[in-house]
Amino acid sequence: MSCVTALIHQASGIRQRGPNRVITPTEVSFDTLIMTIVLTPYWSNGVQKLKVAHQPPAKPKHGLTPPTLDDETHATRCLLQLRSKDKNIEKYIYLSMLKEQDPNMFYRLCLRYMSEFTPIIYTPTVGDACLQYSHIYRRPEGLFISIKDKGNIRNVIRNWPKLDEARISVVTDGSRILGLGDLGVNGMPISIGKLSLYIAGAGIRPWSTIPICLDLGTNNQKFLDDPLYLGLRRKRAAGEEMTEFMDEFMREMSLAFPKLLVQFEDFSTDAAFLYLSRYRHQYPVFNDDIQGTGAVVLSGLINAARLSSQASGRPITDHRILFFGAGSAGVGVAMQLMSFFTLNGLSEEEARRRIWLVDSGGLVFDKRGKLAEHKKYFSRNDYEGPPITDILEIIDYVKPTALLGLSTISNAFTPSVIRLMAALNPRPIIFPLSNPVRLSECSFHDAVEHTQGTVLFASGSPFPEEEHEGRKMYPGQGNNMYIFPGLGLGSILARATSVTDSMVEASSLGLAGALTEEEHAMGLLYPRIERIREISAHIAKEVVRAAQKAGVDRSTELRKLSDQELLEFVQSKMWNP
Ligand SMILES: NC(=O)C1=CN([C@@H]2O[C@H](COP(=O)(O)OP(=O)(O)OC[C@H]3O[C@@H](n4cnc5c(N)ncnc54)[C@H](OP(=O)(O)O)[C@@H]3O)[C@@H](O)[C@H]2O)C=CC1
Ligand SMILES: CC(=O)C(=O)O
Ligand SMILES: [Mg+2]
Repeated sequence: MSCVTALIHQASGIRQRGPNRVITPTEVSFDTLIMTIVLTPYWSNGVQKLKVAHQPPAKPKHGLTPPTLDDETHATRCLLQLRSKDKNIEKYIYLSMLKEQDPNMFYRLCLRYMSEFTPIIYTPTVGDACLQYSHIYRRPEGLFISIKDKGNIRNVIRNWPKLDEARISVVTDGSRILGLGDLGVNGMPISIGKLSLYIAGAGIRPWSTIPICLDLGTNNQKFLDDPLYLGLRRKRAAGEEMTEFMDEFMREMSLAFPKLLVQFEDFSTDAAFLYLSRYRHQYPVFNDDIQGTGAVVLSGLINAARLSSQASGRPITDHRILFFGAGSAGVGVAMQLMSFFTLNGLSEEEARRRIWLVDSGGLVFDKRGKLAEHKKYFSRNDYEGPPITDILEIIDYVKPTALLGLSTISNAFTPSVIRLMAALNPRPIIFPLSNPVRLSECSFHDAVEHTQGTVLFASGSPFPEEEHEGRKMYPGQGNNMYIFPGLGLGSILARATSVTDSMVEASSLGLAGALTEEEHAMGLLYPRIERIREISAHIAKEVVRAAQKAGVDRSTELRKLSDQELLEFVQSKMWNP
């Protein structure tokens, strides 16, 4: 069992008997359950039809379009229409309609203007779309499966129109959407947004994607009280009830879609660790918040450590990493770092000593008292003092070289915090990674200003560039959107039976190594997002190789290809608008 796998099992709090543990789903009586099909392809009132294929409509007959409508001018027209909207949520709605009516145009523009489009279709605007989903909802776009479907999930899933085509599903239960908390069924835009990035970023065929929102209820009282709320009006199912539901869901998904990869997204921390650990050896599945975030942050840290070592001479394995936030993302990143450190020569204990966690109770240490399962492994046993909750005191005690924010606490990295990091390090690494942008632990502007331009910076949501003493400085976007398209594409092409830790690590190292000379010269930590296709192809190739090494690939014919041939094969499989 690899280091990360062992940590995930431990964090989930369930005791595994071995990697191929058989899950026995609890039998559910059909009779006792109310069968509710939340979404069917053809609605009974005949008004709304689910359009899944995203395939281009047949060319309209002569006379049914204006005489001089040509593609290029129309692209400009669409862009101008988009830019004419004042509010980002209006831009989101416009693009959502464009995607439905003219998917080729949507994806063509998306690829061409990636850095303009991602903040709209993804974080931060997708956060607003989720908050307002029940109000801005216009048409079905994905699969809703509710706790009331327990016992009948097979039939709901089989309503999906393109069973044979399905390759990737992003599944959320809406319980922790970005840093916005429990949004219930309003979490659907997250699955939709991530899949749009799969299509744009990795060339997954649009009709091979299934956005899914599991409606297990919500504990968000504001939504429960909202007459327009689209989900079930009940408190969240948890514990055994949820696990029975999840077992049935995963089993039926694998039966209905034999070639499907599942990406778990934005489950609350306990559920995230539990279900990743429970299914990862049984089905091709990964958790984006734990593993995708782990991979993307490791990649940024590798490049940041390389730049900081020019000033400090410190190798990456000597860094001291302070995590502000110890949830699924924080601990996911800590696990990935831990694994990287051990592969690079540190003993397990030495690697663990490089990591400090802070949660809402302050520094996480053994003597503090009862800790959640997922925090125990990284809890410090070498701190004997009283609890420390003040971040400045914690930094003063730990003396970190890198400060990572995954806390959802807006502006937690105050000017004093940033200045202290700069006083401790010639090139402080400061990554405020919480999403959406208004929950970021600090802005790029503050980080540059209070470190006198020495900061090595990456954030979860995008910030504009800054100028410091005549020098242009570029913020990195440490977001799993750099990882999941390539990781997913590689897993699909390899037809991997599971997503191994080595595949996730390959995606991280693939990304770290993808910077061009020009990007190195600009001091970037991540490649420019406009190169996402090129990067995803490179990552996918590395992921296929890792799947082959781990022996989980079913497309064994790809083993014969040289690296160049494999890269060309990956590129040839990418859908182009
Ligand atoms: N950039 C990226 O690619 C990604 C970013 N994220 C972002 O990371 C954030 C966290 O996600 P996730 O880990 O799943 O969420 P969780 O809610 O599981 O974790 C939040 C963590 O922050 C801690 N925290 C809360 N308040 C404070 C405080 N005042 N001081 C210190 N710590 C505090 C919590 O403590 P406690 O445990 O005590 O409750 C918890 O450990 C979200 O904003 C999410 O959008 C997530 C995935 C990817
Ligand atoms: C980026 C992401 O997955 C999150 O913020 O949850
Ligand atoms: Mg997420």
